[in-house]
Amino acid sequence: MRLVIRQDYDAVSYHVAKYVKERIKEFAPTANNPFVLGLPTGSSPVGVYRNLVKFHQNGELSFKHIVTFNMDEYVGLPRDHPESYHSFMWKHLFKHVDILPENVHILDGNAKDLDLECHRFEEKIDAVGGIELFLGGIGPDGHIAFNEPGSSLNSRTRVKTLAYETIVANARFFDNDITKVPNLALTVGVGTVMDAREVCVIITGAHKALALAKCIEEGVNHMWTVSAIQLHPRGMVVCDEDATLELHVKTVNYFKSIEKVHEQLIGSDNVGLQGGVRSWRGVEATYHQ
Ligand SMILES: N[C@@H]1[C@@H](O)[C@H](O)[C@@H](COP(=O)(O)O)O[C@@H]1O
Repeated sequence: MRLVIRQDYDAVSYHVAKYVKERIKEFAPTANNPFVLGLPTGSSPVGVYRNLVKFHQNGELSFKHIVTFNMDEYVGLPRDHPESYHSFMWKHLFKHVDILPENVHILDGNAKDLDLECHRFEEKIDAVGGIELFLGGIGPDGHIAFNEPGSSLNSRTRVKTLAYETIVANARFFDNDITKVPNLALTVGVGTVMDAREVCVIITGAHKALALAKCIEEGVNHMWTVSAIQLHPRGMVVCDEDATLELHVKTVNYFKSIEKVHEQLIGSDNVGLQGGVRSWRGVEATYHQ
């Protein structure tokens, strides 16, 4: 896997957004062969979405042939509640770009049969041929989507009870009142995320430093579900300097040096892209996998 370290949140956001844009452009999606993108909510991806909107406004990126699947949604929160993930996605991304509403997939946390809703979500992902690139964020306890500590690393989309720590962390969006935070959610599984052909996780802030260290320096462990990315053939974590606080200096230096060498070989604009793989297959394989 790759660890890309950038100075701060803004630099991380720009890097990830540019990467997503380049991947989409390279894929050259069409109506019959859309680019399928998995998306997270939370504060981590807001800056990425801001940049993607800018790219769209500059005419550099169209969402016409992009199909999206969101990671998760609260159970029981009305769809138009300002803190529903449905509202979040339209507010921060979808309403600013040319995505076709029928190409947006967000779990319905008010479905009559929640298990069926989850099952259908997986079927819809399969029907479009799987997810090309899954973007993710993590909670301070290393959970990806709502796959709380102890979740099966093979899990699929399902109903989850939220950990107390997650409820506390998310209370900031609910007037800092933990009683207002839903305690159930629908979430893609760790297996659903890891089935994507590429996974990119954004980790920023000192409060996520321990989770980053567990993800990068320790073994695959269901108590830090993001660590499953270690098994992915094309996994990338993009973090800021603050998030590296618990990493060994040698780990940070290692990933920085490897990125530098790689950039010298294929240029910073191509880092990680398929074009890079084609031109420098051996180098890219060593670097990425
Ligand atoms: N279900 C979401 C996760 O998908 C998200 O990654 C996490 C972190 O949020 P933030 O990016 O705001 O720290 O929050 C929630 O738990």
